[in-house]
Amino acid sequence: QFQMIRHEELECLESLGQGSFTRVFLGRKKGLRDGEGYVTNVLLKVLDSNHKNCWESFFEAASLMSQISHKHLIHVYGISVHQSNNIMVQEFVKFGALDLYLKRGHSVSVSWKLEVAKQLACALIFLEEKNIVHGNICAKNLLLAREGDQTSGNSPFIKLSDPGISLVMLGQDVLMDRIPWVAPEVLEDPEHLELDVDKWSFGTTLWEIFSGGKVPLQGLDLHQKLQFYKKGHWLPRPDWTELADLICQCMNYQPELRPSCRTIIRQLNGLITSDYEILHAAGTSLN
Ligand SMILES: N#Cc1ccc(Nc2nc(N)cc(-n3cnc(CCO)c3)n2)cc1
Repeated sequence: QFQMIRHEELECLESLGQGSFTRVFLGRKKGLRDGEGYVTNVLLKVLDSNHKNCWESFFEAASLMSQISHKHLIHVYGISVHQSNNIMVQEFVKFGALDLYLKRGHSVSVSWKLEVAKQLACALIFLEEKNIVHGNICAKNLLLAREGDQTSGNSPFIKLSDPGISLVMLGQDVLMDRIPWVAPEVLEDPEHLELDVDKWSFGTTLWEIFSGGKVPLQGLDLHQKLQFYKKGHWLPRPDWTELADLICQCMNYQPELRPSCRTIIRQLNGLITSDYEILHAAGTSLN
């Protein structure tokens, strides 16, 4: 279900970061297109050699993303297995991970943030319709293909990355470290993932987008993170009431009470036309 890529076609360049049990590198992929040789930039996701036991899960994630295609899902070219290297080759997305983009202090408008949230919700609707649980929705896994800017007014464009190693394989410590992105019920039973887990993570990602890339619960150790869930706590509410309400609805400790993706889209559209957005839009164009 996906292409096997020969290691001779790949060139690994600088490291761009890391995920759970993986490292990501900028790479080049040589190929032939109607007889013409060409080279493209690619993203190489390499499974850590000390987690080789996760290779099935690693490639399952690659396989999932290569079997479905959607404009807001990352494109996976294929995999390359050579000596002890397990590599997923995916499209290189120009502006990288959204969490870093927001941390770098790019001042983005409220409508920019809402557009990104809407695109993520569209990707979730697509996955929900295929009854596919992603399991790792977060700003770090949202890649910015187009910046969009105030002047030309064209909007940003994001692509959701693959989920990586499945939650089942990650072990309790990694799951606890993923608080507050991982839904509370996952810590109880990581084997039975329902679609609702992605709605919880959507709420956390919404919080990230509107908090300028701040890391939620930064500085808390695993025990304190676990207590956060045990006590049914919520993240600090943004001052925009309707947004805060949507985040809290998504981050409902009772999975069945979380809104459907369609309801999420409807509420996002409501935010777009709300006075807060208009006021803020006016604010940015005034200064
Ligand atoms: N400066 C800079 C810069 C860095 C990276 C990219 N591009 C890109 N494309 C992808 N497909 C995936 C990622 N990526 C980055 N971190 C992760 C780990 C979390 O998934 C994945 N980055 C573009 C510009």
